Amino acid sequence: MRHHEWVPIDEIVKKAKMPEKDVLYRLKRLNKFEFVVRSIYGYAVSFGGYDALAIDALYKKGILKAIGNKLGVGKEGDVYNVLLSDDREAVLKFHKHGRTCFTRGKRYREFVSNKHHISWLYMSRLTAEREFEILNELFPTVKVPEPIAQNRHAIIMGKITGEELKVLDLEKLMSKEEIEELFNKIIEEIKKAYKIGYIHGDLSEFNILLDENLDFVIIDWPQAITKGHPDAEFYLKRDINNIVRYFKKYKIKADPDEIYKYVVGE
Ligand SMILES: Nc1ncnc2c1ncn2[C@@H]1O[C@H](COP(=O)(O)OP(=O)(O)OP(=O)(O)O)[C@@H](O)[C@H]1O
Ligand SMILES: [Mg+2]
Ligand SMILES: [Mg+2]
Repeated sequence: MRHHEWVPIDEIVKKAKMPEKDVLYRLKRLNKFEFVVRSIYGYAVSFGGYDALAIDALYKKGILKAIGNKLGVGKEGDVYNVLLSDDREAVLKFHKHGRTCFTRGKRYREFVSNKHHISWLYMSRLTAEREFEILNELFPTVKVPEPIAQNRHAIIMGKITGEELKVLDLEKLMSKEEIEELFNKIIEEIKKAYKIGYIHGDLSEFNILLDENLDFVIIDWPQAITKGHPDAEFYLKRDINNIVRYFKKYKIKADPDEIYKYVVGE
């Protein structure tokens, strides 16, 4: 996977240790289910096939019991409701890096800069590993989903029953004082994450979920950068600006420069 996107048929036959006609029969069926794709160079695993491999591995490890409906399709991944072996509900996020947004790729260079010829599947695995690692470092100090498991391009994390700030009308849910308190608490989480060493990098009302107790969780961390990154100031300021802009419509006044100083201060 790491070295080829397309695997020549004779190489598959060698690896499979099966007669060529059996291998061809199986490949044809996998192709029918769209688990592999075919070209003149050979076969490659498709995203669907990679999804199946990750689900199979998580099931065999005794973590996953069932997969439910799709929660949302993000720009970079699909999110599903799942049931864990201990009957807990959770969510599974498949990273689908490179499906759309190419410009975002730049930020991943921090951790892939010295690797060449990276396939999209491999890139998706790297971003899943990255998000899982960051969640492990932040949880439970920062309000982020609980990291549960990771395999290939998939991560399983705690489920937040709630909605994105984007789709809510806060004035219908809470008082002006409570809205102000929510704003302050979000800034505190930005500061805590920064103290641990991370800047979210894509923070906005789309990536903050509010639950039924009006508590919140910050999701979607794969693009987070470390505070030592050369563009750290730019991304931190942008995250802060997005939050200030969102709360402005609820008449919360705040100076982004003051908040920036507060976040990076001791
Ligand atoms: N832990 C979670 N609990 C509940 N819902 C979640 C969770 N994680 C993600 N979701 C839902 O799935 C959507 C997509 O998740 P996320 O933002 O992490 O992925 P993304 O593909 O990077 O999306 P984006 O296009 O915003 O970058 C979220 O907006 C949210 O509605
Ligand atoms: Mg998101
Ligand atoms: Mg995202």
